[in-house]
Amino acid sequence: MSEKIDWAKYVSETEKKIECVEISNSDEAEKKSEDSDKPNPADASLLAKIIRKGLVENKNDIEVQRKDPRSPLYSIKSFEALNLDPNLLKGVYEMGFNAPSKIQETALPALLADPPQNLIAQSQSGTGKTAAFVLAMLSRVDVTKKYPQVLCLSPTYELAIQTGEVAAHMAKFCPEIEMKYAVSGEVVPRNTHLTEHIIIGTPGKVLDWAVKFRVFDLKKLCAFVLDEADVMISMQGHQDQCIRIHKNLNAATCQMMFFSATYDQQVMDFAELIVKNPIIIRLKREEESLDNIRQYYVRCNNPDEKYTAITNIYGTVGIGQAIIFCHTRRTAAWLSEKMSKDGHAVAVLSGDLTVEQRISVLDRFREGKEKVLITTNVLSRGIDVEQVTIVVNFDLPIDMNGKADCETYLHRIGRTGRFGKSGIAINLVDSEKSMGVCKAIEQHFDRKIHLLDTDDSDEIEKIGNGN
Ligand SMILES: Nc1ncnc2c1ncn2[C@@H]1O[C@H](COP(=O)(O)OP(=O)(O)OP(=O)(O)O)[C@@H](O)[C@H]1O
Repeated sequence: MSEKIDWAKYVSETEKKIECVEISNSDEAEKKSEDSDKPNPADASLLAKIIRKGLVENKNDIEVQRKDPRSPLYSIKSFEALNLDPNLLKGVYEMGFNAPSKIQETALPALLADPPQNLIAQSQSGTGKTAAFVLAMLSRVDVTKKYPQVLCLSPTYELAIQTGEVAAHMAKFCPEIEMKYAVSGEVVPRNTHLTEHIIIGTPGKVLDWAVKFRVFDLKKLCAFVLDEADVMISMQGHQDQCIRIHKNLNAATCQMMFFSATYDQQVMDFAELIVKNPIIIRLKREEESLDNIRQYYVRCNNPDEKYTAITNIYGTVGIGQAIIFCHTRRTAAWLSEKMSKDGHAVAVLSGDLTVEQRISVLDRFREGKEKVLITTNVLSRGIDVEQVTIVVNFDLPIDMNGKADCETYLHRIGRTGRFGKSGIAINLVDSEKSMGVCKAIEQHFDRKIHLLDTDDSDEIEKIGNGN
């Protein structure tokens, strides 16, 4: 659990700071990334958005953690109930949104209330947060005023563009609403003033435009959105910039909205610093479970024996498709080369690839062009590949201290046993240390991990047939 940060102290120190310190890509940082191929939260979020084919259904209830006792908080079951501008409602329907998602049912009435309500919303990826705040942003614009009234901050260029595309799509029948990206590559001539109504951008660029070049006035904003807050916090320097921007807003006239896909306390603490007197709502995370998953471990003495175990399994189990997780990019590359040489159709997805390359690898794997996807932790969250029936942990997931990383283990295999399908998880252990990690995972989830002898083809046959 990350240590608690004293955000108030952090803010006062930040406000004394002259410039943000950008993290340098030191050799040490480079070496660390090579060792564990840690997923970059911004890439993971962008990848999930781009390949997602629609809402992630979540049956859990909305939890209202805090609300202003004076203001009624109610939920809606249809977009008509929001009294939206008819052209905006038309845009919502044009996007195929027939009814509000779980988080939208409660967030939208609060976001569109009059007087405006400040809101902090936490809801897992894909549950409709972006669509909710974009609708609120578009609803807050007064097109008769020719200056920026709404600002949305995103952690990266790509995520800002993603949000802008949702806004442009939703405002299809509201051509009078004008938007501008404040991202790298966008230039505003000096001594001009922006006339667009909505600015979507990254913190550094927004600060330059508003504070350094004064091309728009933060004090005149009536709505401020901080999106992907969990990603924002993970990027050095972004908190400082967000705090500087927030300091220039007029809290009395500017509605604050804060969205996060994760539930860390650190994110919540940062939120409460930025958003005063908020309504706090959250959609409890859909619990992934190990039900329907049979777990095994295979004792090996070295990577070559692990490889033999995989080929024994692969040759025998009539599996749909398999994902094999390695701890480092190097191991993933080594394994894929060996399997390809032996004639297996394998794909590799690791931190070496750009987001576009990862998407094309995933698309090919979804289409069944490759039967085995070899990857690292870069793929451990948020990616659903339903036809996967077996996950192999070539290396068991461990954290920075070499201890069992149970959450990553769950994310890795928790997806195979979904939608009633049965899944198989096979863990290759090649040392007392990795055996200890396997035992720690077994104890953590209180689910037996059975010994498997991959030389015994009858036993493997049984696994393949779901016995
Ligand atoms: N009410 C709705 N009805 C149908 N589809 C919806 C609805 N709201 C959003 N979607 C679709 O569901 C997908 C996820 O929505 P959205 O991007 O708003 O979720 P999110 O919670 O912001 O995800 P992330 O946290 O990854 O940004 C998108 O494809 C979006 O078009």
